Amino acid sequence: MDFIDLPQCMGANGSVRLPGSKSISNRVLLLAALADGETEVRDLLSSDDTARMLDALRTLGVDIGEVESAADAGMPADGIGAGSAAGCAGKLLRIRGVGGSFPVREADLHLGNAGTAFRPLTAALAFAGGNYRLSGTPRMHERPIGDLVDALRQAGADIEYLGNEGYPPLAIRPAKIDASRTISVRGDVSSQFLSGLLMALPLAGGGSIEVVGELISQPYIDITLATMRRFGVVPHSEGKSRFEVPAATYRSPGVVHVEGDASAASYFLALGALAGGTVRVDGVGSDSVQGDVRFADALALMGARISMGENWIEAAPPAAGRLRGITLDCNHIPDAAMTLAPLALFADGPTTLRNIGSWRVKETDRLTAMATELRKLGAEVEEGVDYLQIKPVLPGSLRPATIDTYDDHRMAMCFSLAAFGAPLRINDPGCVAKTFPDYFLHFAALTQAVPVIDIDGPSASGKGTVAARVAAALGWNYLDSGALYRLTALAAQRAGVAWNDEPRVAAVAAGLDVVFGVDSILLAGEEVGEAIRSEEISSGASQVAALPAVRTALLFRQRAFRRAPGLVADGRDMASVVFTDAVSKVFLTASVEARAERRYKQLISKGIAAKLQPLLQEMRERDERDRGRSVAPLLQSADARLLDTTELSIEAAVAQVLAWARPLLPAQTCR
Ligand SMILES: Nc1ncnc2c1ncn2[C@@H]1O[C@H](COP(=O)(O)OP(=O)(O)O)[C@@H](O)[C@H]1O
Ligand SMILES: Nc1ccn([C@H]2C[C@H](O)[C@@H](COP(=O)(O)OP(=O)(O)O)O2)c(=O)n1
Repeated sequence: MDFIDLPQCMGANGSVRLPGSKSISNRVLLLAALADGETEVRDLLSSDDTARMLDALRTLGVDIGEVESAADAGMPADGIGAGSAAGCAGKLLRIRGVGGSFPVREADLHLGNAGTAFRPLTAALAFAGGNYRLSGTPRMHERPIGDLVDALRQAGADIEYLGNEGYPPLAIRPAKIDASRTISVRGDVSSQFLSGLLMALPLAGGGSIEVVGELISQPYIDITLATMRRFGVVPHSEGKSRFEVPAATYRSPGVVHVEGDASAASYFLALGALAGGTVRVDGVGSDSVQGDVRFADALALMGARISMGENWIEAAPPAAGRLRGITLDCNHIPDAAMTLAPLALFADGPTTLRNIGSWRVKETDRLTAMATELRKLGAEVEEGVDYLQIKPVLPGSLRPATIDTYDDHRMAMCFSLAAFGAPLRINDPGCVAKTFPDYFLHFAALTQAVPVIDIDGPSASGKGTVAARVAAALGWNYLDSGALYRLTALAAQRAGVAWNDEPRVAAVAAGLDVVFGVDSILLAGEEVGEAIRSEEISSGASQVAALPAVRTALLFRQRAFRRAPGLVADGRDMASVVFTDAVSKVFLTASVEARAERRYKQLISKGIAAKLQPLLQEMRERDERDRGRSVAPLLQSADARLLDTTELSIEAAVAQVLAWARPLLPAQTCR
């Protein structure tokens, strides 16, 4: 399983240019493909969802060419929505429209998990006069489409379910539309059904649509209507319950700009509200056609400071105190509302997100997924049929956790915000490619991670002593990573597992039940601070540390120590593997004779019997093993500074480490 480890974050600042809106991108692609004339589409989102739509349109015989990047083209153009003028440097395509009907009359279309491709294509192909099969991922086959198929069948469509009744995959056969009938469509499951019908009807001879039940996600209908208008077709609507769609052929407007993705903006605005500085998004603003820009109102309700121009939005934290917990009907911002859930962890009271039943039929059952993963962090969450209530956590009490993302891009992006409370591991972060392939790069660029000082070096060079004192001087946390290898060796011994049995030792490492106290280490509830320091366990630790699976199993456990305001970490591979982005890296060493003598004195002072010569011999062997192993060998990193303590006192070594680090530390982390 791929993963990304996010350090705990302390601040956020800066600006980001948003990728093109997914909803607008796929609507524009479909209408440009169906229109008369050639359309140049600028700033199109490059993502899995748009790739699925493009593949399908090409399969249907549409001629689509990729041109140079939009940033280089430099031509003025009208846009759909406010982001147009900003020109987010996205993809530029030239689409030769088919003038009403697709030339390919027989095709198998694989649409992945892209609802924004599946639903409108089902509607557009229902009266296209061909034989088509539409399928997707297993999850797509669990997402209901019965209401759309029912509506299309009322108008005369011939559509068959190839799997379960009411769900993809589908077979579509040639059919003539009965334009005299009013088509009824449910509005309360997915607005994409209505959007699909609206876009398909002009080409099928026009008609009337009646919406049954409350129309959810209305703003997405506004995007559909705006896109249709841009391509020359203007449906007439009475409120949001009845639409008259004329018979017409779409006409290319020449050039179309896709505005930035307002749902993607929500993560960055939440960053600003939580931990700014100020965070600015470019590409959406007050002129946007996307309903999710109203996420900014929800942030304002929580006390964040919001400013907005036609084409940009900025968010900063409340002038004083924490964000406020809120109760909100989220019908108007179904996608962006997800972002409020992790944010609610950091509010001053409970937050209730209402009217979010549609979350259950998205990329995953987002209501259950969100509740399950928030609970892993230690949050108290109440999951209702169509609401979530999230209680805030006390500052510093969020638990580091491994978050599953359910092949849902928004789960991955939402949970990045929880890194403000604790270090996190996010599984399958690549799922963000659905709408925002570079998300985590932007996240890292905008956020400030809790700083780390790495101290690596051989046994008895003084790492532990120096690291603990540096941590105390700064008021930071301290990680003795060697203790985790020692604990693994001890726990394996107690479980009767041989130190060279890699899979079983790795399982022991993954399941270590350990609690680090100020002056204590509890393994399965028993104090083992002394036991892990014995020479036998030292030797065992060095053996288990050479096993790659054990190192992998202990990686996130070590990273979970990176908590505010900072961390001093000692070990062998802090600089090269565990905390490669440390603000300061030190390689501490001393001659092997000096180190053996220190260890000898240390043991004697604790009343443990020891002999110098065997200790020296054992230390040489251990150095050799630690240096010679294939994974994370004991080496000075190229970017680490060497500190030889053979002739240095402990105090002088501590002073030197602090003198190197202090100028590099963020001001608020120093004392
Ligand atoms: N610069 C130093 N000079 C003399 N003794 C030292 C120095 N640094 C550490 N020691 C002593 O050496 C022993 C081993 O140090 P420790 O911090 O446990 O090393 P490590 O963590 O590198 O194995 C301790 O008793 C410690 O007090
Ligand atoms: N980050 C680390 C820390 C320790 N190890 C190995 C190296 C040693 O053989 C054992 C025990 O480490 P520890 O730092 O406690 O040992 P010393 O006190 O330096 O003798 O674990 C490692 O491989 N990687």
